[in-house]
Amino acid sequence: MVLTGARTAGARRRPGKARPRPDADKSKPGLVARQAAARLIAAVTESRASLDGLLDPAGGNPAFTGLGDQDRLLVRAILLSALRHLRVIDAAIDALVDTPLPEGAKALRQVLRVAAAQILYLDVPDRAAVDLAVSQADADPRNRRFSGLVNAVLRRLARERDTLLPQLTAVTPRFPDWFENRLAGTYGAAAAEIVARLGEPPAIDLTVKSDAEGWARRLGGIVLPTGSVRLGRPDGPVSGLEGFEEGAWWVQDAAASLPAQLFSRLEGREIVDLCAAPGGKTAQLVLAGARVTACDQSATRLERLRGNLARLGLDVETRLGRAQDLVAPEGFDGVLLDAPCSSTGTVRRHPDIPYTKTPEDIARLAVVQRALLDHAAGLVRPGGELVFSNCSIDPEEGEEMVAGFLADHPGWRIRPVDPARWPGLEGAVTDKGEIRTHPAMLPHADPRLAGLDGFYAVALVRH
Ligand SMILES: C[S@@+](CC[C@H](N)C(=O)[O-])C[C@H]1O[C@@H](n2cnc3c(N)ncnc32)[C@H](O)[C@@H]1O
Repeated sequence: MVLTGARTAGARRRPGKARPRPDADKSKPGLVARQAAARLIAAVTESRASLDGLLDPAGGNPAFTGLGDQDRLLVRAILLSALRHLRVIDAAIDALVDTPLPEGAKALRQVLRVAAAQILYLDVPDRAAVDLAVSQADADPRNRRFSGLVNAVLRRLARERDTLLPQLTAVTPRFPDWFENRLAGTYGAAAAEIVARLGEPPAIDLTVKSDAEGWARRLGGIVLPTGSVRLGRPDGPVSGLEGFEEGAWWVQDAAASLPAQLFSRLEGREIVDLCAAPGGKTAQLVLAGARVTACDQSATRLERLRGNLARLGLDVETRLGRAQDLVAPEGFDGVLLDAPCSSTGTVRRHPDIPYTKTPEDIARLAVVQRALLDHAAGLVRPGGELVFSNCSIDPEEGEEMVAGFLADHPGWRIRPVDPARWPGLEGAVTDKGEIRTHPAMLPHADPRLAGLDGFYAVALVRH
């Protein structure tokens, strides 16, 4: 296919149209939301800001927190689509301009990305997406001279979408090269499917207090081998679903429910959850009858944990502070260390991660995890157990880090998981008996019901 496109120079303004006054455009419905989306994509891709932080209702970016509810939903949808498909979107933009966009025209690229995400992936009328992008360009002195180009490129994108999109999707890598190369190096032949699944939005999994079959029937879901109830992708917030108010269940990816299940016994035991917030695993431990101390270094996140446990009607003692500062001369029967990590296993719901994290971050976090694991081992009573986990898909933060720990602590060993424990997830148990999940696991005929977060978990005991 030959792609000829709009020019970066020349196609500046639509003939016969007076340049709109920037102020007049500010009041155009939907414009402020698109401007916010462009600013936030810039924050992710140019400043490596995390999407979770930017969209945090309490301390997030004012461009987002200042919006009304409807606009927030729209901006979130634009950002998730734009980041899930950023390389295809950029390839489409680049294919439709005759001359490459100027290197410094970053603000222009963000305007085009926001509109292209709507045209290619969202249920927004093409005309609205194009018109708002032109207004957005006109309202920004850096982009005003390119408003004709914006108009021409986006109209053409809308016209040629049905041929262009499949062609570009087939030949364009999904994620940044560093991320895909690491997955290929680790997972070999399975990497292509993992990449494909990581690019799709995940199902919503619930951990239920009891009666998984009953809740699956009531909510229209399926029961997974982990005991979780999987709902596909329900419309609207989960807080509107039956059982939320009464605290019958909580949202937790099926993979995230595995670490707490690795303790051999919880009833009546004293367990410390060292990196506990927002409390999904704490809730499992309490529900199983353990006396749990939940620690976290973040006051706001610990407050969220308290709120979550209160909704569930579960009792927990909380302690604000760094795990490595926790001193407990008498020790605990069990320690859960769900350590801070690169979160690369959660790209399905956090598509910013491949753009905000680097291989250096992974190496740095592995060092942090090792220090936390060394300290956690000292908190375990003789005969007790230590579960280490995180939501990284990278062995440097999992298998390799734990191998280093075991080499330096000859008194410790892995208590292997029985591969038959979760039928359908046999492939998630490594040769050494650790848990390693990734999004190509738990396939399902309906892709909305398939997959798992990438997770690592291991149960460690003293000889
Ligand atoms: C992956 S999240 C934990 C998720 C949690 N276990 C759950 O299941 O809901 C990691 C948590 O560790 C906390 N954290 C990070 N470094 C820490 C440290 N050195 N000491 C204590 N908490 C820490 C973060 O504030 C964050 O809440």
